[in-house]
Amino acid sequence: MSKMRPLVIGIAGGSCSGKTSVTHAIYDVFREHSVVVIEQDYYYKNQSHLTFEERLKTNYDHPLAFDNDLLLEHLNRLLQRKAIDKPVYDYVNHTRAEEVIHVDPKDVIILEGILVLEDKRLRDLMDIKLFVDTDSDLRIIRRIERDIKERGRTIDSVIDQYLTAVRPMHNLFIEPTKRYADVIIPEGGENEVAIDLMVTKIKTILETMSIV
Ligand SMILES: Nc1ncnc2c1ncn2[C@@H]1O[C@H](COP(=O)(O)OP(=O)(O)O)[C@@H](O)[C@H]1O
Ligand SMILES: O=c1ccn([C@@H]2O[C@H](COP(=O)(O)O)[C@@H](O)[C@H]2O)c(=O)[nH]1
Repeated sequence: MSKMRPLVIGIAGGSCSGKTSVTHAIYDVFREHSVVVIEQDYYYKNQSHLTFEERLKTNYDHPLAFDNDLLLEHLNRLLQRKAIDKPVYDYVNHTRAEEVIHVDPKDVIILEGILVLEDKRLRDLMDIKLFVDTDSDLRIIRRIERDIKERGRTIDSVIDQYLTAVRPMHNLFIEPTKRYADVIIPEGGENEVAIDLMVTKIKTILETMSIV
């Protein structure tokens, strides 16, 4: 492991745009070279003091839903080559899980999440900023499938949340952060050309850091 400052890559984009798919595609190439993924979702505020019904009223697409102070503290620790205990988020119960994941410092940090480009403090830590750009009709179709299969939701609750929070917050807070991106990746994980270009760029940076 190098003693240089780790490389920080931020990957933003709307819900179900393909952020996780792009993250995994990049992670798979660099896993041999020490890379860690930090999901902004895992830093949703702890809501264990609220009832389940109260948690359903939270706007999960607003910047204030996230504990970015803790996220920043953890990123700064990783940048100082110190380990962190990363929280885990339980989407079914809408709160932080009991367990944490111990994460050792790595040469490359990938930070992914809907609003990672919204907070200037996070942006300022990033060496490369990406925005995954996928049409909203595709994103809602993916979200309906995913939230019903994986997050214990009904079709009515997914549609209601989409119309009252996901869509308006996307337009207000997520879409405008596209302007901060160095690269906009259309269609996410299926965009092999964009991912190859990013991989080449990251390799070049790591070479200059004498990591690969
Ligand atoms: N190009 C694609 N075509 C079809 N389904 C996709 C595609 N990319 C992602 N998905 C699906 O959409 C859902 C969200 O993708 P994901 O990469 O997790 O997006 P995000 O992290 O932005 O929410 C997942 O169920 C994934 O399998
Ligand atoms: O308790 C929760 C926490 C989050 N959400 C929704 O998750 C998405 C962000 O995750 P993606 O993987 O980027 O889709 C966000 O739009 C929240 O609405 C939730 O429903 N419940």
